[in-house]
Amino acid sequence: MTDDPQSPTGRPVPAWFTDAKFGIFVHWGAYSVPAWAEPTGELGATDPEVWFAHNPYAEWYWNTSQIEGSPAWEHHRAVYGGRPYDDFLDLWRAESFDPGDWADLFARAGARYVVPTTKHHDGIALWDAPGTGTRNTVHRGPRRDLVADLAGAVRARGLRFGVYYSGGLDWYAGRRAVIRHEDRIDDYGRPHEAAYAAYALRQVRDLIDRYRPDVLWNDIGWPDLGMADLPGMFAGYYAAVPEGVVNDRWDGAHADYLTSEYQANRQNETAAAWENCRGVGLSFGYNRNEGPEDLLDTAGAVRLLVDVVSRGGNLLLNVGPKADGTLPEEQRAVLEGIASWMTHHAAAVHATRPLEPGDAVPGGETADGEGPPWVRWTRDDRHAYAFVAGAPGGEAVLKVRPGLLDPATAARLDGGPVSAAAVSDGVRVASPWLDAPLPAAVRFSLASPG
Ligand SMILES: C[C@@H]1N[C@H](CNC(=O)CCc2c[nH]c3ccccc23)[C@@H](O)[C@H](O)[C@@H]1O
Repeated sequence: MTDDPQSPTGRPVPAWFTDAKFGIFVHWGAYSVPAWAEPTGELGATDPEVWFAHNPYAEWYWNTSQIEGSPAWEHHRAVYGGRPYDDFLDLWRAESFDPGDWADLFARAGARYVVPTTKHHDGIALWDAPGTGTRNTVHRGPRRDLVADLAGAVRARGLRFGVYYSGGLDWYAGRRAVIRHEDRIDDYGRPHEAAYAAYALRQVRDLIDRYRPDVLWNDIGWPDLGMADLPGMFAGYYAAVPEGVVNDRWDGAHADYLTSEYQANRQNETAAAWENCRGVGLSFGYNRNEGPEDLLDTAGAVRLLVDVVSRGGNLLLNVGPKADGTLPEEQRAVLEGIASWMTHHAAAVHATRPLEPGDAVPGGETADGEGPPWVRWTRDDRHAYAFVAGAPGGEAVLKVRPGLLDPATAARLDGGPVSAAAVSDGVRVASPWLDAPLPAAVRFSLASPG
């Protein structure tokens, strides 16, 4: 483990990951039955004092519904009579789950990897996990190995498959501690006992042995008494999955790449390899209370993806399936919108890299078309791609370093007309496609490829 934030471990990150640019996160669990939270706001932009009692993360239902007086606590009493949370495991049928349909959509949307929850904070496993007895989806509820089903469908379409595991929090195997804001002093009631550390290690090793996940996406750190196990566990992982990648939420033990979440930990977005994760809405688990105002629309999701990629990161965009296994229509529509956009723009996204500092100037936000056009850049060995949105009248002057672009090769816009002319501080581009909220990519040839 080096202390270089640019390359946290010195191990070169496998090219498949940095070329992938776009992955799909899937938070699906017993919490998808109530599917109830208050859409209060984004992590990192919401008052932490109210976060836990008004948690917008629907996958936190067990915790939020036990905070006396919280709206979730009222809801759980009013609608479910305060019944035990584990009843939701038996109510979770997944009767319409069609992993091939999900994988088709994810592939069309241009995602290159898929990471489903295998055990979230509620401790319920989506496979026949060791130590869980019947508290898993093989023995109860769906009565399926959901991890295997999704892994098979995703890999059949050439996408990589990773696993999310909540190593640091387990409200069942751990201390069953309800977390309130004031509990942050007590490390949020995280379990650190040796028995839990052994339990978690056994489960992650089982995930590696059974599914050879391409990504090990741990969350909330790792139990103190289990930290000594990690170097051996990672060595075993890389031996089993030579191109595997490990995220950074192991309490500093190891990281192939760094992560941010909504607006939280964005300082990590300067690393050589990094990934921003968020939901289509304000929650990872499906939240029936979210309205259109809480969700990214297609243009917002595409601008987020392009902005992240232009800065050298990956976007891990989450969908929260309903308990029956269908994807919420409003979330499906965003992925379908991205899929349609990708038919013209995949080459400007996948396997690209940022321009060198000083090569071009990104443009500001233009949510309503005011101010400068929204501009982001990517490049590959031979081309530079300028993504433009909200350019008034479809015209924009793109500020680029003189000599960067080959003036002899015409600019190109996949699927539409574009004109480009050199001007004193860059290049002026014009196309009817450039004034839309959805970015369009203008392709230029580089004067010096490579
Ligand atoms: C993907 C989501 N992760 C949540 C936990 N989130 C965090 O701990 C955010 C803090 C964070 C962001 N980047 C990091 C890098 C290293 C350590 C912590 C963080 C979960 O609580 C939530 O339910 C969902 O699974």
